[in-house]
Amino acid sequence: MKCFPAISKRTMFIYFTLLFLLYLFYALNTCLVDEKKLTQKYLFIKRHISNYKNVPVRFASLLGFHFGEVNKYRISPVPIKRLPDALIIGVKKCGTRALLEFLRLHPDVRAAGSEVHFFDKYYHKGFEWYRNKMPPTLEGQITMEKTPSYWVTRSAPRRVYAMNPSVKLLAVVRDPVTRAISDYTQSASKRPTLPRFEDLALVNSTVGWGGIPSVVDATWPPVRLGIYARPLRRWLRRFPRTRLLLISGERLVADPAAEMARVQEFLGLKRVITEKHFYFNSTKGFPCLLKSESRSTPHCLGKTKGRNHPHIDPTALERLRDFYRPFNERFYQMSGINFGWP
Ligand SMILES: Nc1ncnc2c1ncn2[C@@H]1O[C@H](COP(=O)(O)OS(=O)(=O)O)[C@@H](OP(=O)(O)O)[C@H]1O
Repeated sequence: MKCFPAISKRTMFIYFTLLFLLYLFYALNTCLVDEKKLTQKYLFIKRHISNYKNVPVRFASLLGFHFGEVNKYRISPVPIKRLPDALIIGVKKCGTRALLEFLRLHPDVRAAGSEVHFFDKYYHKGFEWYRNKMPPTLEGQITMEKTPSYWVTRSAPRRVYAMNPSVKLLAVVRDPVTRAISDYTQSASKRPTLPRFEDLALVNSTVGWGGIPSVVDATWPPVRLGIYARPLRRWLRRFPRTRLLLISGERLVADPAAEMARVQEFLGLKRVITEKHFYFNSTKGFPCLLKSESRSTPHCLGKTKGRNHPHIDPTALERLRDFYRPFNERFYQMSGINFGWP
């Protein structure tokens, strides 16, 4: 006597195989979405297979199956906090805030508002702490943060790699002489008694032409930070060149839409940020935003961005340019980009 006269043995076999496969994917998914099991290794595996593991679950949900907890994280449009997919790692005073604020115009980018300083100051707090600092994102959105000091933190490349070797890195660079003046201007705004820039950037040993010392103090942090080749070498020891996008700080001011097109392409984003988002504010002397996520009226970055720089003696500027020239050349060679700094 036949128990299931309408179903052939072959169909039964297919049904059982499908059910078994479904069970297998469900078990895998349940295990992978347990956010409490957050370890470095776990995160690494999760990130690599997350693109594929949802396929059967999505397919099953289309057929009317529901997976409770699994759906909570992966299928329902509930945003969750994730570790960053991309980082703005530097360079201090090169336009990192402008880059982040411009990127925020993109609906597929969510970024931590303030600098998190995880890979330099708070690494001991662990990845769970770091993840909690991130804004919630939907699947497919990019989580970001910017902390310019990562660029020069020796342990940062190793630590970032441990979080995610596929992370995308962005660094804004700018003429190191202007960068040094910008750095000094920031310090002087907090300490009005600070000596003149020329007196700090140049060592008083040999007085050269025009009464200006001829030796640049390469140990003074505002000068030292402009030697971009050294940190770049450290980052490239861990990450392939294709994972690091170098952005010109000058072009970010002169043509923000063009530079943002490069950034969006690098991050695999649709080109949403265009000329339409910017206008040039001649009072400020910088590009500003017509509207943003938080404000619907035209606005510029805050008062601490785009400060007036003090007048610097032209001879001192010439000394600094001579000092940086070989380092810049080295940086152009290593990066494969000629930034054209004077
Ligand atoms: N759109 C726009 N508006 C204002 N400022 C702009 C912009 N684009 C680039 N910049 C330049 O960014 C410089 C500050 O760099 P950072 O944001 O990297 O500074 S920080 O390291 O986060 O303190 C800042 O330096 P200063 O001019 O010395 O203030 C600017 O030159």
